[in-house]
Amino acid sequence: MKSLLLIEDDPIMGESLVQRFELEGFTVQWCRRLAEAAEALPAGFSAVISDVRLTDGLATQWFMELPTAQRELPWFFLTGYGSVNDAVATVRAGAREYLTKPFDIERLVAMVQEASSPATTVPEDSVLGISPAMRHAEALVRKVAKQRVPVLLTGESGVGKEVAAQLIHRLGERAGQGEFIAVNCAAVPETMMEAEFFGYEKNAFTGAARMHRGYLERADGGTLFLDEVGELTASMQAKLLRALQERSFFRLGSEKVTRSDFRIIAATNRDLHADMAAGTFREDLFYRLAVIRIGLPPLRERPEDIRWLTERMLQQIAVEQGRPMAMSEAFMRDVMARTWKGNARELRSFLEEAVVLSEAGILDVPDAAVTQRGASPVEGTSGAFAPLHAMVEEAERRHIRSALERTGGSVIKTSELLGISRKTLWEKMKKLKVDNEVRAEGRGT
Ligand SMILES: Nc1ncnc2c1ncn2[C@@H]1O[C@H](COP(=O)(O)OP(=O)(O)OP(=O)(O)O)[C@@H](O)[C@H]1O
Repeated sequence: MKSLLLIEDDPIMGESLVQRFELEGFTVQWCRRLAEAAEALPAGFSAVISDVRLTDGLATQWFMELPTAQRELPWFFLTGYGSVNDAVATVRAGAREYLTKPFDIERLVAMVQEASSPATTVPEDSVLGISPAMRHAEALVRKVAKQRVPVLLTGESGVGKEVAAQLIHRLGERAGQGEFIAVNCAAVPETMMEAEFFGYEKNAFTGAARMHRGYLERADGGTLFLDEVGELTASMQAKLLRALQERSFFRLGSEKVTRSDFRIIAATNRDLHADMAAGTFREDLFYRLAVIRIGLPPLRERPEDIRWLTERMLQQIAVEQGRPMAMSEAFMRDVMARTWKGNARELRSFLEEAVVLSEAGILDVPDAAVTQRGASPVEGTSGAFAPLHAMVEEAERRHIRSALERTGGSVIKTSELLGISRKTLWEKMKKLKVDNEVRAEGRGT
């Protein structure tokens, strides 16, 4: 969704620009004063249109004092008092355009549209990626979603196989009926595989205190996603094959057959052909699972996806954390210059980390640099990770700050809220450089 920040104190001009840009598919936030705009800016916008003379100051002057990240957004200035000098200076400082009133609205719309759209025209509903390889994979996913055929997704760890499986589930006719049950076959202990897959009756074995429905049963009416399917034991492969053929199985300790009707999607980062040749993966199970095979290439083979994925993930992270986030073009350039050996997963955790460490709601290069502190020199710039202690300290700092806010700056109440002694709280505040701002205002105890 494209978003526009409009800074304009003239009600007629403001109203008409809001209406026009909403018609163009923008969500528009309209501020009448610079002070209001300063509060709104960190939320992140695709573009900014600003009048120059506002009741509380000159927008061009204010703009030049903004942090680089905020100046890197496409800014368009409108003024009735056009001065060439002003225009040149503002554009030099990073503004996109400077228009003198009366201006051609169609030209403004075209420029703002162009500036706030990604370089490539991306289908609005892309989920997996915009590179040719991912578009092809996504087209296939959308095609097979409507049919009940089993799908095998292949690709390196972290490329987005589970995201693709969820998309198939969502688009399939069964969506909304049954659940999406994801099983990481590598994470189920061998001794518990049967019990976890098929479920068990109370007292079926020592420790079976109550009846338990297994994965296959819980997927009834929905989708069973078997991740790392190559890690199933030989015995489990045989039992799963039977259950898939008969669409039924027995809970452990039961003689009553249980029926379950689910769609099966499997995923692997292994070469199952090699496993079959080595005799560790059953061919009959392979052909049952891999009626349709969809391969997802690693991120290094589709650099076109990095910008798109970064924007998408940042939006998702902002929603999850309830924190509006924006990023500067410099930050994006930094992200795009890295090689993501761990694929989309590594990119996602890098962004999560950068968001946690960012103070201002904007990811700028210094934030990224913080995350590089722990990077192993051997790893180079790829996949930089902050050391754990830095993350823990940051989390502690934030938590203490919010507890102080909640208690109005009372150290006693804050220490109680946090379940630590006053002394510990003081020591931590000192070490973590947490100022008791609320207390400093004289409200604390
Ligand atoms: N197209 C995408 N859009 C948004 N996030 C994505 C996308 N693809 C992958 N991710 C994110 O990257 C991470 C890894 O994705 P996913 O779990 O789907 O990978 P995978 O191939 O199943 O990995 P593994 O083989 O290790 O299980 C997840 O956090 C996921 O949300």
